[in-house]
Amino acid sequence: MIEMQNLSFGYSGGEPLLADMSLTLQPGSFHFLTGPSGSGKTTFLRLCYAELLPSAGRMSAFGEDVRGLSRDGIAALRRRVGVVHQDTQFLDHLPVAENIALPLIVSGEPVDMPALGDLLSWVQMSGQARALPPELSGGERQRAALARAVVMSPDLILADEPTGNLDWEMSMRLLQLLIELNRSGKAVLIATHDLNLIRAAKQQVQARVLRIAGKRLQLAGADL
Ligand SMILES: Nc1ncnc2c1ncn2[C@@H]1O[C@H](COP(=O)(O)OP(=O)(O)OP(=O)(O)O)[C@@H](O)[C@H]1O
Repeated sequence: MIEMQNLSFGYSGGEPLLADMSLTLQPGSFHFLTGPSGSGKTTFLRLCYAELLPSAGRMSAFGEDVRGLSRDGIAALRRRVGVVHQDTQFLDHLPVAENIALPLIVSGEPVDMPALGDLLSWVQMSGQARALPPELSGGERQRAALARAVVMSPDLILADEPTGNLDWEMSMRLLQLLIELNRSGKAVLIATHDLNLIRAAKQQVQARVLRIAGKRLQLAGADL
């Protein structure tokens, strides 16, 4: 679904931050992305959903070269990729349920209320449907962010340090939701520093671990 060939990227035409990366993300795959702070993990994710375009090399998403995509093409791509950001922003004056439904509303699609109810229940947020985002705990925010990322039924879920500020129990709950999504056929890519999270996931799914080191993408060893 995502294919990179010798991809390089540098901000504002400067020195490449990421260089000569090649990777194929298959449907239904599960990947972690690790690397030191500032190595380019968030940047890599932004390339995956075409918020940034490669400075050199090729990248295709769902069979289309991202450089040739029109605005509509980019919008169609983004519909197939759900993103959980490091610091998820919500519209604070809108209740949680509306925030989760926002991608549907913005793209003019009907909101199926029973399906939205099921999604809230899946992330164990039914009781907070009418709450405002500032009233949520960190774990609730991240579960709402995940619900919003999957409300359009994407094929690929990208999560940027989704458990960064969460305690272990809450991290495991979030991981479980991501594993369930993967088991339902979706590809998942999680950027994280947390090796314990990776170890926990590897007990349940076949996850590959990618690492950004010295600007390059490497496949990390099996023993974490
Ligand atoms: N919009 C931008 N313009 C210029 N430089 C940027 C921009 N965004 C990020 N950078 C720089 O690119 C480098 C990589 O940033 P990025 O956020 O991708 O790293 P990261 O591996 O996700 O870091 P962390 O683990 O700390 O979140 C950093 O040096 C950062 O300052």
